[in-house]
Amino acid sequence: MIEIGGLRKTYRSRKRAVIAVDGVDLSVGEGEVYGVLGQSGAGKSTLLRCVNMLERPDAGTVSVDGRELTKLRRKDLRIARQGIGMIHQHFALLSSRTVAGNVAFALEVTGTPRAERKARVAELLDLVGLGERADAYPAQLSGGQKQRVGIARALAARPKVLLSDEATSALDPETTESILRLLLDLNRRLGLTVLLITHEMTVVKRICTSAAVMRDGRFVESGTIADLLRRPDSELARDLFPLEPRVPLEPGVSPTSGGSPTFGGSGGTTSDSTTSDSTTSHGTTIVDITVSGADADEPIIADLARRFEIDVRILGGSVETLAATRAGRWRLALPGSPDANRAALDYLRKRGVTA
Ligand SMILES: Nc1ncnc2c1ncn2[C@@H]1O[C@H](COP(=O)(O)OP(=O)(O)OP(=O)(O)O)[C@@H](O)[C@H]1O
Repeated sequence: MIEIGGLRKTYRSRKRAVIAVDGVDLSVGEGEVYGVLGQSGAGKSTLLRCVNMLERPDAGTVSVDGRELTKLRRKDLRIARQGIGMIHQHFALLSSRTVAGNVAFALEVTGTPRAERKARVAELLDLVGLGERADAYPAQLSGGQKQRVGIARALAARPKVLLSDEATSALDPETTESILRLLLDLNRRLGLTVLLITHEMTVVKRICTSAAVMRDGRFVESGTIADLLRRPDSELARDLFPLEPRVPLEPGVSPTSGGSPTFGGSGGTTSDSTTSDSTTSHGTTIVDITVSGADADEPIIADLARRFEIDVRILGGSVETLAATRAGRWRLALPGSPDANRAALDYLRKRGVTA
């Protein structure tokens, strides 16, 4: 639904040039909720604004719903933009218009006849749960209600794509949750494709099926949440499921490290030979396992303990419900060296808890 290739955008002033987006490739499938996560200044807003051409990229291509926007003339671009809704951190509502008037504005712009406008506004306000507040002014609304108006307005022209620019950043956690639930609901009911930018991990956790981490204008990692959870070096997986940094458990026992994300210890088969080598034959093998989907609710650890008759200790971890999947991540301690645990480690790998 959204295809971006080699996107670059540099802001130039007389004194200096800032490369805001530095060669981004991105593919968002129909019906996906894709989150771009990054700190302030990473280039997220610029990227998002290039998707609907509010910002003209210097290089690269942007296609939405099969149309290459980068090639369109102004008039065609205006029409193509109607297929792309956008919501904003500070809502961007017209203070002099009522809730209904704000939503109607989007329909006036597209030339929708008055009678049709009225019916559509009512339908949209019902959709976002604001049917009762049609005559209120933005100043009389809570932040969450304002964002609902923003969402209704963004959906007025029945877009297939919704761009969300930090839509929950100005909201408290409870309101954030209700807006995220609404977005997920709209995504499922309308088949809406959502591309959002955020600096909040909660947003990714709650509603994204795929995500990218952006830094200094580039994507440093990207993929489906399920794939990212399986990658050894995924920052996102680490942040979604924080596990304490590894420390030796007891004198003379060093945990193994490195390997795959789902299998941090990976039983001495890791590239981190220093720590692997230092695991004594009487030591302990530390493994991080990550499971997603139906496996997250399977008694994998109990099964491991029974099957190999080992006293598995759980050093940390959790199970979480993410938007697209259930996922669990645990750090386990198995008595004995990685070599002594080879069969158990192979078993875990075969069960797909490793990449
Ligand atoms: N109109 C502009 N003119 C000049 N520089 C800009 C402009 N807009 C953004 N930048 C610069 O481009 C870089 C990326 O900014 P951008 O707003 O895209 O990042 P961001 O990740 O969205 O950050 P934030 O969350 O703070 O908005 C920053 O260094 C910023 O200062």
